[in-house]
Formats: sequence, structure tokens, C-alpha cells
Amino acid sequence: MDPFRFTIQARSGRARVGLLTTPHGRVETPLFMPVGTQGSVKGLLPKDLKAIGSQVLLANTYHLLLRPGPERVQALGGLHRFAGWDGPWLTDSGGFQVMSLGHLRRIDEEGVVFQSHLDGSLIRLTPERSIAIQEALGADFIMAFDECPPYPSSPEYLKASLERTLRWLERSLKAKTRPDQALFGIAQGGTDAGLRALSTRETLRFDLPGYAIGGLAVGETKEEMFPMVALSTEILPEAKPRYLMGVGHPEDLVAAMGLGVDLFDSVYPTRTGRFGSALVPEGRINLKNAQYLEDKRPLEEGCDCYACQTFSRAYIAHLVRAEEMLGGILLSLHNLRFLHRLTERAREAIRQGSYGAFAREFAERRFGKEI
Ligand SMILES: CCNc1nc2cc3[nH]c(NC)nc3cc2c(=O)[nH]1
Repeated sequence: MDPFRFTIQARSGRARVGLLTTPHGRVETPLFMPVGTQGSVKGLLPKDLKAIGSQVLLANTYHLLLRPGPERVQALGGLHRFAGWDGPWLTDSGGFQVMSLGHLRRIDEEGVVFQSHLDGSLIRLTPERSIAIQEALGADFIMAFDECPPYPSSPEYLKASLERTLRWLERSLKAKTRPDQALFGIAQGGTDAGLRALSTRETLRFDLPGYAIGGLAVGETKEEMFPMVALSTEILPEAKPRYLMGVGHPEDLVAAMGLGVDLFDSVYPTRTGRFGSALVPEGRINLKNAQYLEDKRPLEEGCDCYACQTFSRAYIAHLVRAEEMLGGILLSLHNLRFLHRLTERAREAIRQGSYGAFAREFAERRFGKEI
């Protein structure tokens, strides 16, 4: 039986509720994946992530390659055991972080050569090596080794890059040995509709358990990004999960779920939490702002998270000003719970066949009035 079966449970317009089976349990989509870059969602205990409804965690291959190394993680039982999360994990393939973090030295047909941001040592990543690393780490979902072109890129560069990414996808698939891991392909093509369609169609020639929409959320405008998301989900098969990489603003999740996206990841909720901001239906409040120092209300009225059930905005504003660890911890916990509640409510609305009303109500509160 297919260890990664995906079945559609309900539809509302193009939005859908899916049930995704994995070797580490079944998960409901649409879902948001908290990012645990180095095998830890910064400041949060796995048991608390479970309690707020996290289902799948994401870890970064680039970071775990540099430290502690995939061999060590494997020797210590793999990611699930090592990091104390027995639900599904997804690892990325390392290329993207090399572009953004590592000191890229060269990119050619073989792969990429980069300098570690930790000690400057030279490291080579190829499709084969990326898959071997992800197999050692032991995630349930692994990603093909691709190139995410910088924004903006010329059509010529975009085309050459997407063609190489397709050759790298073939090599990634050939290098795969574990049947208990699902390899997702990643479509590219930037914000060029013709190239986006071409890359998506060519990626579909590989029969894979899921497909990612890559190359977006890299600095383009929303007006450029969303037509590419819509185009992608028109082409991608209904029966497979669609993963929009790096998208994590609430309004973007609501729009993309309405376009049939099933999986999301972003550092936004945890990073903005560490920087002192809380996600609320109207948008975001920054607890560094003096106006909250005597505000007895919770971060968000009606939120069921521990931070909102236990503390006031005034206390959390104090923690943020005092640079107490607990400030970032409580805000990260709330922000993730906010996104998990959003996807829970979205799944419920889809089941009721009323996703349009849900999206409109969300938009009215988010954009209806200034905070
Ligand atoms: C799995 C590694 N490959 C890979 N990661 C990505 C991560 C992203 N993160 C964002 N915005 C924050 N866009 C992304 C695009 C890609 C992409 O096109 N490819």
C-alpha cells in the first residue's frame, strides 16, 4: 500500500481538504509547516508544538550538513529520534539556502560549490549528495535538488535554469533509495507565465507523490506571485499535494488555499515572534510599541493558545523590552497557533462548502480597518 496516499476529503471552489498518509502518521491539509532550521523550532518544545496543532516540521539540509552532520543524526536514530518529533518531517534539499546563506562559489551542471557560513570551508552539493544527506537525516518528505533563480532573472536565465533543475530532478530521483520517503519535485520558471507553465508541465513528467511551486516569495510583488500560483495549480494534478514554498503571511495562505495549495512553510511566524510581533486578525502588532505596556488584553481575544490564555499584552511587552527569552517564546507559540487555527478554520469552511465566505470574512477583518 502506498505509504504516501493523498485523498481529497472535501472541496469548495478550488480549495480542498486532503488527508495525507505518511510513515509517521496521517495529516490533514491545508496545513502550515513550522520551520525548525537546525532541527529545532526556535524556542519551542516539541510537546508544545504538538499541543498547538503542528503536524509536519521542516528542517534545512544546508544547516544540518554543516552541523552536526547527517552521519551523526543518522547514528543517533534519524531526525525523529534525534529531535524528539515523532510526526512527519520535511527536509529541503539545500540549494536555496546556499544561495541565501552560504557563500556561493560556483554553480554548474554538476551542482554547486559554496563556502560554509560557519567556517568558510568549501562544500560541494550535487543532486546525488543532497538526496544521500536527506536519506541519512530520515525525513518523510524530501525535496529534489533544484536551483531557485534570483529575482529578477532574465527569461534566458530562467529557461536555462529550469532546464537544469529538470536534469537535477532526474538525477535526484535516480539517487533515491528509500521507499519510506516521498520525493517532491519543484517547478520553477520565475514569474514568466510561459516558462512557469513549461517547468510545471515538464516536472509533471516525473510521477511523484507531490509537487512544490518553487521560485516564488523571493522578492516579487504579490501581483506577480499569485498569477503564477493560479497557473501552477491549474496544471498540477488534483490528486497530488501542492506545496507553495516560503509562503507564510496569513493573507497569502488564505489566497493560496483558495487556489488549491495544500502545504506551506515559512519562518515568518517564528521570526516575527522573536522580533516582538504578534499575528492578529487585523494584521500584526509590535509589542515593542509603548501603547501595549498597560494593555490588559491577551495578544488576541478568542485565541486558545497558552500565551493568550495566561498573559496580557502588557506582560509580553515587558518581556520583549527586557529582552527576556520568554517574550520570543510566547510570541512564537501564539503566531504558530494563529496559523494553525487559520488552516483549521479553512478546512472547516471547505468541508462546509463555504470557503469563499471564509476568505471574505478574513479579508474584511484583515483589511477592513487600520489597527
Ligand atoms: C528545497 C530547496 N529548494 C527550494 N527552496 C525554496 C525555498 C523558498 N523560500 C522562499 N521564500 C521565503 N521561496 C523559496 C523557493 C524555493 C525554491 O524554489 N526551491
